[in-house]
Amino acid sequence: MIKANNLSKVFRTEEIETTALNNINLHVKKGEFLAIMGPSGCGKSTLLNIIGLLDNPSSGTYHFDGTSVGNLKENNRTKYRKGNIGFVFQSFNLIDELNVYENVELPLIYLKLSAADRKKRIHEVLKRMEMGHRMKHFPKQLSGGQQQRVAIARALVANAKLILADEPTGNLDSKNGQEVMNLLTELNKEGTTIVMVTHSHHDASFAHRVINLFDGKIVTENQQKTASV
Ligand SMILES: Nc1ncnc2c1ncn2[C@@H]1O[C@H](COP(=O)(O)OP(=O)(O)OP(=O)(O)O)[C@@H](O)[C@H]1O
Repeated sequence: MIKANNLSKVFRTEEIETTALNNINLHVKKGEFLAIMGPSGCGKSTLLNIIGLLDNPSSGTYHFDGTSVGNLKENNRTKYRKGNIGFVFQSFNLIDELNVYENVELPLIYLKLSAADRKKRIHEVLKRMEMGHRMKHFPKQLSGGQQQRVAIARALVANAKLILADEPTGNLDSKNGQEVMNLLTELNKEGTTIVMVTHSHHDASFAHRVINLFDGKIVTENQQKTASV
């Protein structure tokens, strides 16, 4: 599903040049659950942003499902991203002014689905996330674990093939963190490919494979389990 070859990213400001990624080669199979680890500043978020089509690499190639997507202009990146990739962030990133239903509805509005289709999908996914009874609540009225379940619902509602999770349990206590990891594992077993950045060895233990970045390079790679799909 993901084929990135010789991927580099250099950030240039007037005074300094930072090589955030240095010749990364990364292939992720459909159905795989990959964890990315490494110290602060090693390039994890930069890599996730490129995989998630939020940014382009400075050099190298990136193919998503066989399509070359490493050099797309921003509007085409957005278009490609919306139907394929869902994001889950440490800080949930829900919109405070919108209720649960409306937050989950956003990707579907972008995809121009009819109101009836949107309603059906939103009800299904919120029920699945055990948040069906909280549709009218606003994010601030929910616990952290509930907010993350809504964020996962929003990532899933447009039938994303790939979920990118950036420290998904970073703001949760261990019980809610465990629930989120169980949920991601279940979704992965059902076929969703997952790439997760984490500092937690416990969270990484749920993945099939762990790569460690250091100074923009992949330094170690451990296969832990075999992907079931
Ligand atoms: N927009 C930017 N402009 C300039 N430098 C940047 C930019 N984004 C990231 N960097 C630099 O690139 C390097 C990698 O950053 P990145 O955010 O990918 O690290 P990270 O591994 O995700 O760190 P953390 O675990 O602290 O979130 C860092 O040295 C950072 O300062």
